[in-house]
Amino acid sequence: MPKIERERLFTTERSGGRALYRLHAVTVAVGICLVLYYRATRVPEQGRAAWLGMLASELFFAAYWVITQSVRWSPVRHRTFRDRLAARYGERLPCVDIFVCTADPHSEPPSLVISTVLSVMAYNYPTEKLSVYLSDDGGSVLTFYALWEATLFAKEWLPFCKRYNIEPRSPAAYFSEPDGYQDVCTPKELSFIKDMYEEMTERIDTAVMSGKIPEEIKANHKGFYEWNPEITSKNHQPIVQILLDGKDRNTVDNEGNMLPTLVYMAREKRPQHHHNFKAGAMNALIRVSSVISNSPIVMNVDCDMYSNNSETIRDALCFFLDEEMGHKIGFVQYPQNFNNLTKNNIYGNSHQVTNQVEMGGMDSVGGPQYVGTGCFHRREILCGRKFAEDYKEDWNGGMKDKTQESIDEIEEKAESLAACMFEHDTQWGDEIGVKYGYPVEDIITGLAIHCRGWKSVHNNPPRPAFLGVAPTTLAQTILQHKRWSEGSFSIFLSKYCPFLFGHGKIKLRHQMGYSIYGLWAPNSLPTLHYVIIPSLALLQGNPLFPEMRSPWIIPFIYVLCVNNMYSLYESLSAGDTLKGWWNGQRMWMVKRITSYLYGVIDTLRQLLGLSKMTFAVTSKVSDEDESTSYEQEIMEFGSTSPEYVIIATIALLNLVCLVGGLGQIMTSGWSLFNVFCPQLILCAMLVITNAPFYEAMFLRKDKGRIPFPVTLASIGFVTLTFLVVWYQ
Ligand SMILES: O=c1ccn([C@@H]2O[C@H](COP(=O)(O)OP(=O)(O)O[C@H]3O[C@H](CO)[C@@H](O)[C@H](O)[C@H]3O)[C@@H](O)[C@H]2O)c(=O)[nH]1
Ligand SMILES: [Mn+2]
Repeated sequence: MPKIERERLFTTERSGGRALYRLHAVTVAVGICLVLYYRATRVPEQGRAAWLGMLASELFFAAYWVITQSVRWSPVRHRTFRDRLAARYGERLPCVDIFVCTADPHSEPPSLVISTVLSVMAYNYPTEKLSVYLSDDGGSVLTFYALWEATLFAKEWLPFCKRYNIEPRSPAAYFSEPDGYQDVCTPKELSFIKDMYEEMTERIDTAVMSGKIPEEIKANHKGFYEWNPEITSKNHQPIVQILLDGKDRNTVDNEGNMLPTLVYMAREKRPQHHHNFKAGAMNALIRVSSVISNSPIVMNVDCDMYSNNSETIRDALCFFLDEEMGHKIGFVQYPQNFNNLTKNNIYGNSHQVTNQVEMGGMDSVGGPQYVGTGCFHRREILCGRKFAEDYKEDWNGGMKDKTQESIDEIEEKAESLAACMFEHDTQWGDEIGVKYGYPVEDIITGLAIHCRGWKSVHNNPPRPAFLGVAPTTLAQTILQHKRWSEGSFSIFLSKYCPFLFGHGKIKLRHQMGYSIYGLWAPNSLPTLHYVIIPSLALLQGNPLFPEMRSPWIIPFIYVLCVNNMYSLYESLSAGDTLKGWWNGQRMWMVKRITSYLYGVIDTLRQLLGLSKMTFAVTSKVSDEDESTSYEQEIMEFGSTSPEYVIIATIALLNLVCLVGGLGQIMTSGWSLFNVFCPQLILCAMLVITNAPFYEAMFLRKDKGRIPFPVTLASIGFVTLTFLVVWYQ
């Protein structure tokens, strides 16, 4: 056997710095035990309830801390060898289907969507093996029109990308790079392609703005006639249009090279049928693609997540085609990276620690979660297949073994698979496909795959494989985390709870890893206790911590300091800035007292049958004022939402308690200082963290300040709280 056959297509390395980490973890664990021991044995007569609340909160934090350590013990990272893949397989590679999901032409502009579509069409991969599907849950002719425009532009764009080997291959991203792209070709060529792109975008944006497609354009494609004036996004027939047919020899670009298959799909929507949001779209895509290309590998991205590296398919195949481990791997997940982050990460959306530490850690205990985008699956596992040691994938399956049906016949068949009634009385959404019933369809689907015996891989190459749009306002961030925390918590409370469902099927540490997200939401209650009660108790003269001179204060301070120092170290080594870490800590608190609180409330309401599951799509556009303050890293409020009232009330409460507490101590001397110092420190830390909120309430004059009614409401709530506390 030649040597090359024995070489692995990827390697797995343990991340460094383990000894330091383990030392820190063991000492913090001892510290936590001492803290809990102190709390449990010193319950006072006066202020018993507050003390017991502290005990309960600290117990929760301690348990949650243990859970978060499950993935930190031994994270791994991978390296792939695309040269070995090329040497071994050449172009004899499997067919790949790519799914792009969009839901609403107004929060997800069609010009952005097609840039993502173009970027994945332009992968460095044999085009006859590539099929791209766009699912449009908005059922909008505007999106269809944009995709039709993209087919024309692709005929110039794809050869341009390949001739000059450019990156990234999303035209929107490429032309917005500040520099670097000017030199790749002659200025004439560049201005030709750039103008063509800009004109196309302008036509699309104009159409979106007016909501209409010019009549003369409609004559160009039969697909436009699917839309009539009665059609709405919530009520329409299934639409499948094969815009580029990879099996047709005439589907070529302007240089005569084959183009990939490109399909538009809007599954049927009827008001009386529940459509199950993105999970429903994914399942329709799985079925529709099965009659068109049926590739053994399926990759899916959200419409804002363009491909940032044209080698990613080959990169992912290094895992699936590896002789030693490949047959165990069900999916390969790339991290969610974003191209619109600001330097200091004002809304804490960089996710670098999650990507590098937590996902890498999940990888070492059985595999990362499926996070809904940037993920390559075997088609078979999405369709419910269990892992078996002797399972052999048919890598030659797909495209070419389809019969010679006409396009119309195929489209008709595909449409019947995208009809509302199709899933009736079937296992779709349960045993087959992406699971229904939870706003984080991705997490639960991935968990089920792991429980069927498959492993997954987290691949985080130095050049990000995908880049998406992170929320650029506080409101959007809070909304996104509400959906995530609620979704994960409702899974935790369901029969899919990782500890029950995963019992005996996946490792305990893997179950714990899943629970990091499942327990996000309940974190809100102890956090609320911790940010309110000690401060109020300070004002009331009710001590909740050991005195400064007591040796028992040492474990409290140790746990606080070392935990924060380690979190800072993690954040900095993942590439965040110091200020970015600090902003992240603030957002962590804000999310806990708003998003996660709402997550708990909504999950409970659903359990009691009082409300239904929703999926609020995050907007990928922001108005000019919002963009400016985002770039300047100024927090944007602007609207009078109840979340802001919570934030403002807690901020104000802490400020008053700090001032009042300091006043009392100064008037009654140092003995009090000794007793209340820990509470003063806690309260002062909260006030420092909340600084931008005071500014937004009292100092700022711009549109993004906290609106006066919110400030007024928070003053009202704080006054009320003090009255209650006083007259108790
Ligand atoms: O009814 C729907 C609702 C949403 N989407 C699509 O789902 C994707 C994700 O929606 P978005 O509003 O961007 O949510 P995010 O919070 O950014 O999404 C993250 O979290 C989701 C689960 O909550 C996962 O599905 C996503 O892949 C993951 O990126 C977008 O492409 C939407 O077009 C649909 O296709 N149909
Ligand atoms: Mn998104």
